Amino acid sequence: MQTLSPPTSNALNLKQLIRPRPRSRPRPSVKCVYSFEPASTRADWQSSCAILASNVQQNSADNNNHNGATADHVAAVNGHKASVTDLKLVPIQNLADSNNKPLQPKPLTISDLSPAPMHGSKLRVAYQGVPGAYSEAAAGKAYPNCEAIPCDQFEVAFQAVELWIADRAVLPVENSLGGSIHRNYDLLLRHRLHIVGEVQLPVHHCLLALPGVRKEFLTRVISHPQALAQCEHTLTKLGINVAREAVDDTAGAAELVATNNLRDTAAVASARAAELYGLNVMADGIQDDPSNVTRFVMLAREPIIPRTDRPFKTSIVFAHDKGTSVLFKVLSAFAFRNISLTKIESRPHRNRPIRLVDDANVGTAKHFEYLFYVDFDASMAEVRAQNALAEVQEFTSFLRVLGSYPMDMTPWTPSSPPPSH
Ligand SMILES: O=C(O)C(=O)C[C@]1(C(=O)O)C=C[C@@H](O)C=C1
Repeated sequence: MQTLSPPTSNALNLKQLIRPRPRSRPRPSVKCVYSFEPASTRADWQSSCAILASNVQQNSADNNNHNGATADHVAAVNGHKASVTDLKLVPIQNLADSNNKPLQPKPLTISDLSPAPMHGSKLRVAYQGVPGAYSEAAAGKAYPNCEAIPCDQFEVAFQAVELWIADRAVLPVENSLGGSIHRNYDLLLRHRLHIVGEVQLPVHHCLLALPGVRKEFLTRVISHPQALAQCEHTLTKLGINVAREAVDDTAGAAELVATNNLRDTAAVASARAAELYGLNVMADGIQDDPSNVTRFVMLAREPIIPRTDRPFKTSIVFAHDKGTSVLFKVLSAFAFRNISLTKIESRPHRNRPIRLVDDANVGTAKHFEYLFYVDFDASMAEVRAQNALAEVQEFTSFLRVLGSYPMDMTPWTPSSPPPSH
């Protein structure tokens, strides 16, 4: 059995985030940060965005004051059941200058509200994987000319944004063949980032191996589990009935084959990965469907202000004490307003996974509890969407808006025609 040496990747990992790398430019300091205390039960998401933006106190001019406080410590109001008038601003950290004299918050300037990065000209975008991964291409599609920052796990990409190491993260949530990337649904809830956009990337897989390697030499194919799932039938049709092994990302698989000089292993990855790691393309377009697409979400520390002048999508997550029994009622809030749902996903409710219902005569029913993630085809700037959410709130014990953002309306590329039915 051959021992594989890990690829010499520069991807960010969790250890580095605990003690972040030295930064080329210091992060902006914050004079005073606030948390929101929701007091009522009526949500007003749109106004909350405005309040959230207007309370981000940051002073990029004073870079000498490094006490670790940053504007993203402002608690995200999105998801709390609160109206703007009921929000109490509570100073959670009053900072002092070197003589211990309290510093007053500075008034907001227009640059505080600008989406431009604070540290240089390029937006820094975290993605999971190594160069050549589809996620890197998605980051480039979402933010052309960005500096893409490789991270070794999805969790690290979330934290890179939260810790201001990156400005945005671009992460996959679903693929047209492989389905949902559940880990990212769970992380969306655990973290406080906002969805500010989406990109749909056509995914065109290749079978890569070292130059000179033939099909008959192969004893295994390695890749990201989603990529292996997307090529399963084609690999079998090509007569490649060898072991499949999952690794962290497609380009990482290509790097592994190259670094370890593996002549018995092929990787499923992009043509760009073949170029980057010096591999040969043994087969091209091996995804089981030519229109294979992965949908990625763009994540930021602050939400964007929703608009109505172009197609918007809104993503929410909710739960109910009575579980699935109210699902129909919740969804009817959208149906009655002619709002189409574009996606629904359920995940285990990790805080309360089981609900017991005792029946003295027959025993105890053990119901699994779920969180429901729903994407719908409307902007939170639309009254019908606000009314729908107000109604959803009546039926749910927990509701959070993950983001209201422009839909990816990129024209379909002729190289990958839509499937004909
Ligand atoms: O491994 C990569 O290249 C990725 O970007 C990850 C990923 C995924 O997580 O689904 C992204 C797109 C493809 O669907 C296959 C893999």
